Parts: sequence; C-alpha cells; structure tokens
Amino acid sequence: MAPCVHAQAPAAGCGSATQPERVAVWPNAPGTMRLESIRYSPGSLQILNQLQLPEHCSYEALGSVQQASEAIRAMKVRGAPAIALVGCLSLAVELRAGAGGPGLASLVAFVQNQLRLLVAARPTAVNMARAARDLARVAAREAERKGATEETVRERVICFAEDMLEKDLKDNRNIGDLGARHLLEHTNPRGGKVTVLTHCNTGALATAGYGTALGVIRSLHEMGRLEHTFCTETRPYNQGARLTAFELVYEQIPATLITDSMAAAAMAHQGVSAVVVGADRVVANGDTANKIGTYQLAIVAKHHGIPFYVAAPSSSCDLQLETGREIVIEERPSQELTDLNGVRIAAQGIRVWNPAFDVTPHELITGGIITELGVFAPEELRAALSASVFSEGQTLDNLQM
Ligand SMILES: CSC[C@H]1O[C@H](OP(=O)(O)O)[C@H](O)[C@@H]1O
Repeated sequence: MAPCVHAQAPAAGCGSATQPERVAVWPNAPGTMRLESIRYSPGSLQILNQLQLPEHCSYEALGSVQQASEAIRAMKVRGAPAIALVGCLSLAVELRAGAGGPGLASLVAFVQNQLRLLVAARPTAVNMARAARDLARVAAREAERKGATEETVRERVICFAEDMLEKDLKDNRNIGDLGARHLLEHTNPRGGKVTVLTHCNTGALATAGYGTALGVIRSLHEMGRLEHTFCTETRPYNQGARLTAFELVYEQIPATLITDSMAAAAMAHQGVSAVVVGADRVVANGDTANKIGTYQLAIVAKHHGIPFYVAAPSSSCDLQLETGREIVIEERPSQELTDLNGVRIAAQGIRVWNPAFDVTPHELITGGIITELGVFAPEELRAALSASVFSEGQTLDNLQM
C-alpha cells in the first residue's frame, strides 16, 4: 500500500543523555530544534521511553496495539495528545501489516476492538477516546461505501491516523503563538517580558512536538518576551524535573526547577506573571482535569491575582460532559509514590492515595483556555468549539464501536 503523502520520515536519535542529538527543525522557526517523543514512518512506530529520561535516551519499536497499550499504561509514553497519537499509529502499523479481516465486517470489528483496548489504557485524558470514536467511524463508513474493499478500509484508517501527527504539531504551534500573544496583552510584562510558572510536562514529550503549555513558553521565548520559567517537579512521576527541565535545558530556555511545595512562595516572591498548564480533559463548562497538583496551583494563583491559563488542543475538550464531576480520575500504583528510582522512601505499611489527576473548577481558570482556535473564557468554550470542530452524535463514553 502506498504511504499517505504526509508520513513522517524517520528522524535521527536524540544523542547522549545530557547532550541530546539535534533532530528535525520546527517549521517556520529558524534555529530551534525539537525532541521527538514519537518516530513514525509507514509500517514503523518508535517511542522515546520516557521512564528512562533524562539519564538515558532510548527509542523502542511498537509493532502492535497490544504493545502500544502496555507502553501507554506503563507511561513509557504519556501526555494526552501523545497517547492518542501512539495508540492510533500502532493500529496503522498493524493494519499495514495485514492484521484484521478477512472480510469487511471482521476488519471493522477488529479495528473497533483494538481501539477499545487503547481507550482502556488511561481513562482520564479524552484524546484517545475521541480519536477512537473518529477512527471507528472512518472504518465503518468506508466499509459501507459501494465498492469498498479491505484495502480501502485499511488505507482510510491509516491515513486518518497519520494525519493526526501533522495536525497536532500545527495545532500546538497555534496554541503557542495565540497563548503567548494573549498573555502579553493581559498581564503587565515588566520590561516587555513575562515570567511563567508551569506544571508537569506539556511539551514535545507529551505531543507530536512543540507542546501545549510548553508551546506557549516556546513561543514567548522565540518572540524574545520570556523573562523566565518556573517548572514544578510534579511528584510523584516527576514529569517536571525529568521531562520539562530536560526540554527547557535542551533548548536553552531560561528556567528554574522548583518543588511542588515551593509554588506558592514562587508566586509570592519571584515575579510570576502567569501560570500556564496543560489539560487531559476540558469539559463543557470549562472544568479541567490535569496532572495532580494543578488544582492547588489555581487556588494559589487566584490568591495572588495571577492569571491562570489552561492550554489544550480542541481534541482535549469533551463537550459531552457538563462538569468536572463527571471526569474519571485515574489512580496509579502506590509504588510510584513510595519508591524513587526503585528505592523505597516511604515507611512500610503506610497507606497511599495516588490519583494521577485533579479537576480545576472553571472559576479558577482566570486567564482563559488557550486552544488552536483561539483563547476563550470558560463560559465561551462550548459555543466556540461546538460550531467549529465537534461532530455531535455518538458520545465518547459509550463508544458504539
Ligand atoms: C499536553 S499533555 C497534557 C497532560 O498530560 C499529562 O499527564 P500524564 O503525564 O500523566 O500523561 C499532564 O496532565 C499534562 O498536562
């Protein structure tokens, strides 16, 4: 089968642990380079194993949906957009290898079953569920078309999955630029520059590239308007200390790592202009599920009168849920909290609660919700999105796949 026109060429590695090798250059951004969490070419999918960052930079091939589902559940690859991309591209690899069938009906059923497996891996982020609904619809509609063959069904699903890569990168560029401009207009830049505090990892390691909240920081830096970044370590998985710090150092963006417990003091004494975080699921009223610790950052930002922004593509929005109370919050193994690099740090016998996310009420998102379509107040989101990108109908939860 001929590859869809936009398949990515395989890229170089990411070099040594401390000095990662430079890889593809951002479109329209002279001089900056990017890390790649995902490497894809027709029939081949590799992920950067993020459990080993920042010490070791190694790519792992994923040849099946089962392997992708295991890698997502283990958080070798994480980040709402990256999870959806890896899930869908793993299905594309399987289909190109001839999996599924024989016959149109069994091929469509195979696609639906594989997508269910991927959606179940991590339930809070909506991106995989949204992509699964869309891909299942693409497969079913092609199979119903007069003259359809197994080949055409495979090709339609593969092209849809490959399209997602380019779209995510383009969306992140828009999120970065729109968010940077809004932030500069709505805060009081000292000397024309702003200081931003961010949480978890929302950069190239959580997406197809550039990032969402970290994309805003990249755009500010590219405009010469970023004074400084504070990134929180983001216990217990340490996405900030291990991944965001890695990206910021890699691109020589001025930044300081702080513990999660230092965030209030940083907002009180370090001239923070704005807080910008990512999202795993933004619902219709603007309530947002994001990495655990986000909710308290929003409370502290409100106390200090610092604008609090959520940056997320429309693919992270779920208008079929009215409020954040409906969002399923993933709970993760206690070892992620009791152990550090395989060494136990918590007292034996202590009970553990380890929710991977919390929900920030829309009232605390005072800066706005930055999407690729624009920056919206929470109360504007539903109208802004439902007109432009959301095909209503099938709900995400009861995927009739
Ligand atoms: C653009 S990534 C969005 C989101 O995903 C991260 O969660 P995880 O690392 O557990 O997959 C974090 O909540 C980011 O804000």
